[in-house]
Amino acid sequence: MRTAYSVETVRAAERELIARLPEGALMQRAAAGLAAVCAGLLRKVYGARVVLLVGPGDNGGDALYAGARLARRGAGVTAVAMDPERIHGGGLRALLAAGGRLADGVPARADLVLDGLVGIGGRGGLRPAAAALVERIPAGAVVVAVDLPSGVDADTGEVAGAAVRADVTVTFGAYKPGLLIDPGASRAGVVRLVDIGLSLPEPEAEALQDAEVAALLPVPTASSDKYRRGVVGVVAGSSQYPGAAVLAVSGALRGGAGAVRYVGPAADAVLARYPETLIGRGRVQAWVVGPGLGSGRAAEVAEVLADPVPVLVDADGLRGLDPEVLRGRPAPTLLTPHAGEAAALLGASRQEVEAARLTSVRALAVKYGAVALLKGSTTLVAAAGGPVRVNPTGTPWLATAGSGDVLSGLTGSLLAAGLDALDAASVGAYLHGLAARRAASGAPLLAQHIADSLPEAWRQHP
Ligand SMILES: NC(=O)C1=CN([C@@H]2O[C@H](COP(=O)(O)OP(=O)(O)OC[C@H]3O[C@@H](n4cnc5c(N)ncnc54)[C@H](O)[C@@H]3O)[C@@H](O)[C@H]2O)[C@@H](O)CC1
Ligand SMILES: Nc1ncnc2c1ncn2[C@@H]1O[C@H](COP(=O)(O)OP(=O)(O)O)[C@@H](O)[C@H]1O
Ligand SMILES: [K+]
Repeated sequence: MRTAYSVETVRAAERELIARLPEGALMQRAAAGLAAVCAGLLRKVYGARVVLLVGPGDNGGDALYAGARLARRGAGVTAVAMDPERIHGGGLRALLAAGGRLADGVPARADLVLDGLVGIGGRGGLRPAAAALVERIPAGAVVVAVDLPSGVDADTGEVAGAAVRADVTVTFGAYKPGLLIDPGASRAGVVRLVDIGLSLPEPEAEALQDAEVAALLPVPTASSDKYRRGVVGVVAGSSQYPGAAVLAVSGALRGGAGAVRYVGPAADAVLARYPETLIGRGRVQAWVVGPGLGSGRAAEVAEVLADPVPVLVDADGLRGLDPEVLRGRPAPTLLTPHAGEAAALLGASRQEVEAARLTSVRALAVKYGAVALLKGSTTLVAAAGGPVRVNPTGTPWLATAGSGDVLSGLTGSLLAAGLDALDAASVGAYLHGLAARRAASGAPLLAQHIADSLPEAWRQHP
């Protein structure tokens, strides 16, 4: 599991460690790790042109000490301070003693730029003095962010105004949620973790890795039959949107349930494409309700919610949901909104949800007593309490009509196969993202091709 910790948690762990170590030892660990990554990126350190953008706090200190290490190995290192009056004294002395220099402006050329403007002490968008330095980063230089890209909120991934766009981020002690969640994640490039010896409690966010997904996938055994593997019911589609029913069923058939039951007005379209589908009501181990329902179908949604089995509610099924009804359900509910639907569920604007995705997904889980999966460029999954799951797979090509229908069918199928709602949602998003990458591979994607690529994504995890 890749885990991420809030600033508060990291600071507490740092305080505990600092108390036990000689002064400055932690910063030296950070700087040594940072310099080693930079040296690897440069290949030849001797003669390389390195520029340090140095802020007024310890993040700038890290950059200066790492710069000193590179200067000792023959790099030409130039530091530019955001505020020359407030520069890390020890770091600056180390750099100058190693042959580096302090300049007034950003040099026009550089092989590597170290962004040490702000780290976990950053608040809000970059101030003008910092933003002005970021604007002058020479084109063609490899940009390495120290701890996190300056301008990205460490706890939430929010970016207010200017922010550094790094090729590599070298982060210390622990991943911060902002490195896993967009828009911050897309500013971080490749993230490298340097161990500085922190002991950490429960994380605020986590991302499943391949091996964990593999262990969660439902696999039939000798004693399995189609009912024991689980039946998933799909209530989807309308005369206006029959395709949503077909796509939801396409995902459900590939999610590990033993059978898929379809209920709704698009049975002919579903059967024409998937003759494997059972038609009409009957016992199921989980329901998916909502894709392509259109309006005026609240009674069917209510009927599904009254069945005491896990229910995934998506798309039109999310309209006008009553938190009290969901909280009163004896079985788990999983909500899978995109930002617009989440906004309606929370009584907020779409912009507010997009700007604060972590807070929004947590708020949904708490308000509705459900597991919430917030779709988007990084899909997040939250249960009330516990770390938020961040989905590490996917591609922007997923932003295509019908891809969410495939996800809801797939995830409902995993629910029916016996995964709990948090795992079903995280594994569903993971496989969906992998399948989409395979299906797209650099070209526009049809939602049905995500479903077609699901078996391959699944096989990647034997
Ligand atoms: N505490 C520790 O033991 C360690 C800290 N380390 C480094 O220290 C960093 C944290 O250092 P600090 O607490 O000094 O904080 P930072 O260096 O991250 O930032 C604080 C400074 O930046 C300014 N600032 C805040 N928001 C700004 C904005 N939006 N625009 C421009 N300037 C802004 C503040 O006025 C303050 O002077 C970590 O990110 C990491 O790089 C590492 O050396 C590892 C050990
Ligand atoms: N920019 C993006 N990058 C990656 N994935 C995205 C992006 N935009 C949307 N997605 C994904 O695409 C899917 C879209 O689902 P949804 O909005 O429900 O579409 P639809 O209702 O047309 O099926 C979700 O899985 C979502 O996470
Ligand atoms: K930084």
